[in-house]
Amino acid sequence: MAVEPMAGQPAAHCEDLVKVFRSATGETHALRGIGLEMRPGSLTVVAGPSGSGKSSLLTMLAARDRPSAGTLSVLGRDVGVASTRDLRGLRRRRIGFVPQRSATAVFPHLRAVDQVRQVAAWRGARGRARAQDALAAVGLSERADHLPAALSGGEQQRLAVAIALVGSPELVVADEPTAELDHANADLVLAALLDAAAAGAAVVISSHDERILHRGDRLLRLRHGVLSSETTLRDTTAVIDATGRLQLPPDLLVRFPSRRVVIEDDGGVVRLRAPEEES
Ligand SMILES: Nc1ncnc2c1ncn2[C@@H]1O[C@H](COP(=O)(O)OP(=O)(O)OP(=O)(O)O)[C@@H](O)[C@H]1O
Repeated sequence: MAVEPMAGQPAAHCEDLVKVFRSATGETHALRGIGLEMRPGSLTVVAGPSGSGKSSLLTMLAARDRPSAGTLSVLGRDVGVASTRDLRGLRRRRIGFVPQRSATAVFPHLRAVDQVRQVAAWRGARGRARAQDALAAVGLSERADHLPAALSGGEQQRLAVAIALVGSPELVVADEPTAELDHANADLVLAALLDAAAAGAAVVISSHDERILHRGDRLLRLRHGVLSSETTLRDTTAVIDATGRLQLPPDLLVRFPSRRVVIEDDGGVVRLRAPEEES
């Protein structure tokens, strides 16, 4: 099911965003003035060295922490001033979040399928079939009836991704969601995140994985708490996953309303056209 974000509105937006952590030993300026927009229907990758502020930024974009200064708006709420209760409701129903320590996102006492179902219900999407689909998308069908303690670290990470994506939340924030995965499973998780973006969600992930950095719509690089570069990507490239599925950017996808494609191979250039178009 495609999500229906607020027309024309960014899912998240910040200006001069600052995060300062204070402790007995002093202050850490994790973010020093970030300005960006998260648009529905796109996947943004945030990269940067360890300690550059990726987790701090993603945690705030997921409305799980408040800015020290600057403005942050998430799904129409001003995160600096919104009530705790309001933000909790937003997080539960409209934001999918995979924390860096993904094991903390799973409920230890519920079988995989039951916890995906529970989160789906919070988002107004009921039914075992939907939970099974979410698990299948990350290759966990065979583990549906297991408790988290019986899952490997990588399987728990994929379960956390299934929980984040089920019920089509408008905003999906995933902090290094492929960190514990081999190439095949990382591709599966990335394909699921790209599918969510193609269905209309605003998706942001952080990654250190060179294979993943260039596979979103946009790559943001952080350095010492500031954005050091922003590269727009998928406007000229599309992604082919390990099974041969081609992921078109949303603006091209609309040109294939029947979701069927004629492939013309003239030996040099491969062309794709909708079957209803003249060759
Ligand atoms: N809760 C906290 N209390 C104090 N300092 C913190 C806290 N969280 C993060 N920091 C500090 O803020 C800075 C940015 O940390 P952050 O976790 O955002 O970086 P990161 O780019 O995600 O790093 P990594 O790639 O290692 O996960 C670091 O110097 C870190 O030590």
